[in-house]
Amino acid sequence: MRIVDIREKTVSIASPIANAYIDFSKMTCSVVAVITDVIRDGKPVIGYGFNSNGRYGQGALMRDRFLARITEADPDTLIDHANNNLDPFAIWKTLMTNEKPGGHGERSVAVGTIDMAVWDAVAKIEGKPLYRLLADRYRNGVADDKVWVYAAGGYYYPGKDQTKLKAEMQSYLDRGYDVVKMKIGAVPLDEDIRRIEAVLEVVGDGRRLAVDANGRFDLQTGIAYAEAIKPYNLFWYEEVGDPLDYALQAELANHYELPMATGENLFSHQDARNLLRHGGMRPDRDYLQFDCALSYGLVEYMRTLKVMEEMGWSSRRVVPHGGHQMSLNIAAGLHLGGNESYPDVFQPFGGFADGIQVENGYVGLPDIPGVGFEAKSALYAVMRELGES
Ligand SMILES: O=C([O-])CC(=O)C(=O)O
Ligand SMILES: [Mg+2]
Repeated sequence: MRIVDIREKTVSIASPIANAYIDFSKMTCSVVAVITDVIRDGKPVIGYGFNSNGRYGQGALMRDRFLARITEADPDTLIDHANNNLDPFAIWKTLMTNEKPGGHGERSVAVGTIDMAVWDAVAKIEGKPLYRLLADRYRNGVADDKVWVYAAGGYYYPGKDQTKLKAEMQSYLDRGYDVVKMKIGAVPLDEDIRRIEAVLEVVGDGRRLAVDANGRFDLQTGIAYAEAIKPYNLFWYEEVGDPLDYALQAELANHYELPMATGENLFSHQDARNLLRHGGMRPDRDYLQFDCALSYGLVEYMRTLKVMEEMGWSSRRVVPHGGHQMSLNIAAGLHLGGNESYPDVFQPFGGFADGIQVENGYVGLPDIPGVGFEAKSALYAVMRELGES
């Protein structure tokens, strides 16, 4: 059993939307295909992966160094002999050969994307949905059969007024979501408050609305927003300041008792540990949003979950960023608290399997081997073009 080829391509996920920090007018995403010599249903098993939105495609790093480390390795060193499968941990170690610690940059995105494809292949070789494989191997066979998801959107874009914002949020409720998220921080506070109040007219209760500042605020602005939104009792107040400014995050906790969320831009278990050590995050109410596809993949995610456990955090406090099926599998298989969902943006990468409806804020997973990409036809079309050409 061996990996015979790894392919990557960069695809555009450009759109006119913007958050408080970036617009997505030039956003790209890497797609990876790990082609094996294992035959299932008469065809070679191919694992697929892609990187989460917000970081650009990582083809250059993959081509320059990561892919060759796998294709040039002795195939036997990449095998999990006990399970007669590929070994994602050995593959990860090989990918990270001659990489210094720290300064994670965006190599974590390149590795996370390849790692997703490896796990997809592993689950396909084992003939199980990935969440089932994860539960069987790491959670005594107990998987969640549905995952809580919230609808992320509420972006800024040209010509978007409150009527359109409200219609967008109403459409998420109509599609079965219970909690929605909107962007803040790209316009003055009073204007954001009017936007928030408009959305509250649709969702009814602040507990059904999360807001995301995308790391835009300094401490003073973060506190000003905290004071202003407190009366609405929102679901969470996300990524207020710079993702690596743990002191800012810790100080905010002195001004805002309600739930906060952060972590989507922390790309390693060491960075996650620093947040938990120094960021004043509260395990009884706050949320962590680490995204495996940006942060060295599931092999590293397991280390992050271990750090959390050691520091007194339940895995249920993690609701990953990214709205992709990989995190949905991790959520169901490793008992996270839920997952983000992008019902409309970042297509075809956002959203889950075709034909599986969100009901009362929960979504099920398709019962097919792997991550489930084959059950999302628009996404699978992009992947197939790479893997089967
Ligand atoms: O707008 C983005 O970069 C995405 C984001 O923060 C989120 O989904 O929480
Ligand atoms: Mg965010």
